[in-house]
Amino acid sequence: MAVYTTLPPEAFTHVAGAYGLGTVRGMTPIPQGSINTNHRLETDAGRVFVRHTTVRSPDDLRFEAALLEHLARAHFPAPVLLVPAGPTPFLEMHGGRISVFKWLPGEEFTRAQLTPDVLERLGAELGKLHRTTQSFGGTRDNPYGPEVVKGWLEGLRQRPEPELAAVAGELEGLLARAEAEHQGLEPRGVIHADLFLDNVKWLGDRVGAFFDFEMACVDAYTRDVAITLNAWCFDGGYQPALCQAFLRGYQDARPLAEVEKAALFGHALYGAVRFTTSRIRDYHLSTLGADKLAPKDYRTYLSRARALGSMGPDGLRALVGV
Ligand SMILES: Nc1ncnc2c1ncn2[C@@H]1O[C@H](COP(=O)(O)OP(=O)(O)OP(=O)(O)O)[C@@H](O)[C@H]1O
Ligand SMILES: N[C@@H](CCO)C(=O)O
Repeated sequence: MAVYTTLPPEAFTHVAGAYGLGTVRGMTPIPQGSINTNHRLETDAGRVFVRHTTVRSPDDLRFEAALLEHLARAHFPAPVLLVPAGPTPFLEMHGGRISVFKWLPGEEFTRAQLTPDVLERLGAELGKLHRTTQSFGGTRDNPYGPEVVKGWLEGLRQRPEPELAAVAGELEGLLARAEAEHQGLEPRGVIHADLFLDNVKWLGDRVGAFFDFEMACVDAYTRDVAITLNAWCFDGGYQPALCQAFLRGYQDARPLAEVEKAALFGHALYGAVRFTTSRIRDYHLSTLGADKLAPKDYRTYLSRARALGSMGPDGLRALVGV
């Protein structure tokens, strides 16, 4: 969520105290995001990002904290998690858990700013992330794997709105097709799993940081490649120059094995179905106003799923040049 939980001013004073940030000088709710309640906090010690989650468990947050520490040690550009006094890297508060991050400098790109050069840099950084986390020992199953998405779709098929029930039926068919494309043993490791335009800060034309690692988990690397390809390289249709630049950059850092190239289609189709479905649940069916949630349209993701369904595995490989 964006602003799901109303936190009183005292909550922020308490957070500032627990993290040694001094006096709170200002607080602004952030309507972007779909899962958590996010705020920007101005303090004596500077600006920080405060996330309140009712969704993530203590184990999830410990995994995220250990991963961010590993990335920091490896000098991979990612958020710096601040740690409060006490035994946990978060605070239990207001029916959920608070995490505090240093404010990240930089800008998020809009779709109009995307060029092959940008995509090549993004791909190279994602390949670097996958290489960097090979030496990370933490583990977490994908919280939004195909079984979970199937459950969501079963629920949506029961909805009273005929349009949603029909879309759910169509997505169930596409998800089954994605699963039938399973290629056997693929290299696995820690993936970001949600690398959209609003989860990367840029400093000029360089990646400043990947952030929002709360969906990071252990899964096939190609799943991350496919999710990122879907997010960045589709604008009314898949853009061949962007797709090819992204794969070129990725493979400069981490070449794909043949089994991964063959698996790309199944992961891309799964990813398109997964995000169409979560957008219906988190945005389309949300009752929050625009001041509390910046909605994202599920239809743009349905278009990706349909485009993939039409082009098939060979079509995708030809399009992205692998
Ligand atoms: N450390 C940070 N510094 C500066 N801005 C941040 C930071 N973390 C997040 N943001 C800003 O807050 C927005 C929402 O954050 P985030 O993406 O983590 O939310 P979320 O609720 O996890 O949602 P989603 O998973 O849907 O992206 C981001 O798009 C970004 O603009
Ligand atoms: N990045 C997701 C939201 C968080 O899962 C989307 O754009 O639909």
